[in-house]
Amino acid sequence: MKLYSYKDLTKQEIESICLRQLEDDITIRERVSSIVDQVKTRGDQALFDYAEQFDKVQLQQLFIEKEEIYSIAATIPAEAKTATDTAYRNIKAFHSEQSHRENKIETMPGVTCWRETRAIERVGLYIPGGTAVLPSTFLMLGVPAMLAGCKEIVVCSPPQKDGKTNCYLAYCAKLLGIEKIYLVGGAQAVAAMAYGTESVPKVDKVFGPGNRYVTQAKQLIQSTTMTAIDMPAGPSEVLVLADDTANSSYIASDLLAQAEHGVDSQTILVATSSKIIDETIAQIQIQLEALPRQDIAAQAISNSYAVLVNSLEEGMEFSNIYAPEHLILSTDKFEQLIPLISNAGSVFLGNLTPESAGDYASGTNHTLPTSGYAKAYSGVSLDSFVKKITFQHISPRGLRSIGNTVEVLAEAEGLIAHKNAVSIRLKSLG
Ligand SMILES: NC(=O)c1ccc[n+]([C@@H]2O[C@H](COP(=O)([O-])OP(=O)(O)OC[C@H]3O[C@@H](n4cnc5c(N)ncnc54)[C@H](O)[C@@H]3O)[C@@H](O)[C@H]2O)c1
Ligand SMILES: N[C@H](CO)Cc1c[nH]c[nH+]1
Ligand SMILES: [Zn+2]
Repeated sequence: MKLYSYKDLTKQEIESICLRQLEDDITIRERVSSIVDQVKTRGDQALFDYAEQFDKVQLQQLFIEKEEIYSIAATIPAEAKTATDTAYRNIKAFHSEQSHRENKIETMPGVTCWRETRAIERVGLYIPGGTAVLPSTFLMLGVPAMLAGCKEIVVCSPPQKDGKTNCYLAYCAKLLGIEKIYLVGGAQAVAAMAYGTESVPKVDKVFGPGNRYVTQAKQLIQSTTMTAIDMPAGPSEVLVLADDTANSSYIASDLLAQAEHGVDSQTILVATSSKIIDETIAQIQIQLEALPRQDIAAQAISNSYAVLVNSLEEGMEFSNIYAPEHLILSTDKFEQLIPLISNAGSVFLGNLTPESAGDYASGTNHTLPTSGYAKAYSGVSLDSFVKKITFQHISPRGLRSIGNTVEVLAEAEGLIAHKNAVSIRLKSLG
C-alpha cells in the first residue's frame, strides 16, 4: 500500500491519485464494443458462444424457469433462508419510505401544476456472478423494482458451472416473485437486455453493478440505444477516514471487505496519524492470511493507498475530491463531519458500523456509483425505477392570468406560433 502525505501533494497529484485505473479503459472499451456488436447481430447464438468462452459452460437453453427455480430454491440452508428473509424485510422497509406523493401547486390563480409517478415498464437487472455470485444484489435491485410496480423484470446473471443458478439466487427470485432467470453474464447480458435477442427481452432501463466489462457495456448501450442505465456501478471502492478513536483491526477488515470483491477494487485509508496507518497495514497482513480470496484482495490492496492528513476536516476535503462509493467515518466525531460530506455513494458512521452491513442487510441500497461518479449520481433507490411525469391544467381565469407572460416571452424568442397558441385562446375567451 502506497503512502502519501496530503500536505505534500500538489493539486494535479491529488487529481491523478483520485483517477481509477483509466489506463486500460481503451482495451476494455474495444473488447466490449465487439461483444455488443456480436450480440446485436447474432442474438442468442452469440450468448451461447460467450457462455462457453467466458463462463466455461455449454448451455442447452439460456434461462431457467419457475419450476426449476423453485426446486433449486428449496435447497437453500435454513440459516441462509432466515438471513435472506431479514435482509429482504429491511431493504423493503427502507425503500418503501421513498415513495412520496407530491402536492398540486397553484402557481398563479387558475394555473395548477403537479407530478405523478409511473413505473418504468420493462427493467433489466444484472446480478454479478463472475468470481462471486451476489444474491444480495438481486434483493437490492429486485425489491425497489417490485415496489415501483415495474411490469416486466428481466434478470440476467452468469451461468454457474452446472449451467444453472445457485440456491441463494433462486430463493431471492422466489421471494421477489420472479419466474425466469437468464443465464447470461458480462457485457453480453447488458447488450442482450438493451437490444433484445430471440430469448432475452429488450428492456427500457438496465440496472446493476458488475466488473469493468459490465460497466463499460452499460455506458456503451446508453449512447447507442434507447435503453437507459442506472449509473456506472463498477469495481467496489471504500475510503475510510480515521482518527485516534478508530480501531485498526476494524479498519483493516473494512478495507479487505471491499478488496476481496475484485483485483480492480480500490481501498483508501485517510488517517490523522501515521500510527493508525502503520497499525492498519500490519492488521491487513494478519487478516489477509485467513481469507479464501487472499490473492484477489492482496492485488486490490497493492493498487490502493493511504493518505496522512492533519485533521479530519482535511481528510474530508480529500474524500470529497475522491468521491468514494463507500465512505466510512471511523471516528467518534462522525456527527461533526456529516455536514462536510459533499460526494459519497453511501456513508457508514462510527466505529461499530461496518460497510458490509450496508452491503447485505441494514436496508440501504448497495448498488452505488464508483470511479468518482458519486460526484453526480446517487445510488439505486425506488426513484431509479420510476419516472415523474409533470401535469398542468389552466382554467379560464388561469389563462387570463398567465397568458400575457407567455405571449411576451414567446415574442422575445421570436417564436410567434408559440405566442399564437395563447392569443387564439384568449381571444375566444373574450
Ligand atoms: N458498485 C457497486 O454497486 C457494486 C456492487 C456489487 C458488486 N460490484 C462489483 O461487481 C464486480 C463483480 O465482478 P465479477 O467479475 O465477479 O462478476 P460479473 O458478473 O460482473 O462479471 C462476470 C462476467 O464478466 C465477463 N468477463 C470476464 N472476463 C472477461 C474478459 N476477459 N472479457 C470479456 N468479458 C469478460 C464474463 O462474461 C463473466 O460472466 C466486482 O468488480 C465488484 O466489485 C459493484
Ligand atoms: N460492496 C458491494 C458494492 O460495492 C456490494 C456487495 C455485495 N455483496 C457483498 N458486497
Ligand atoms: Zn461488498
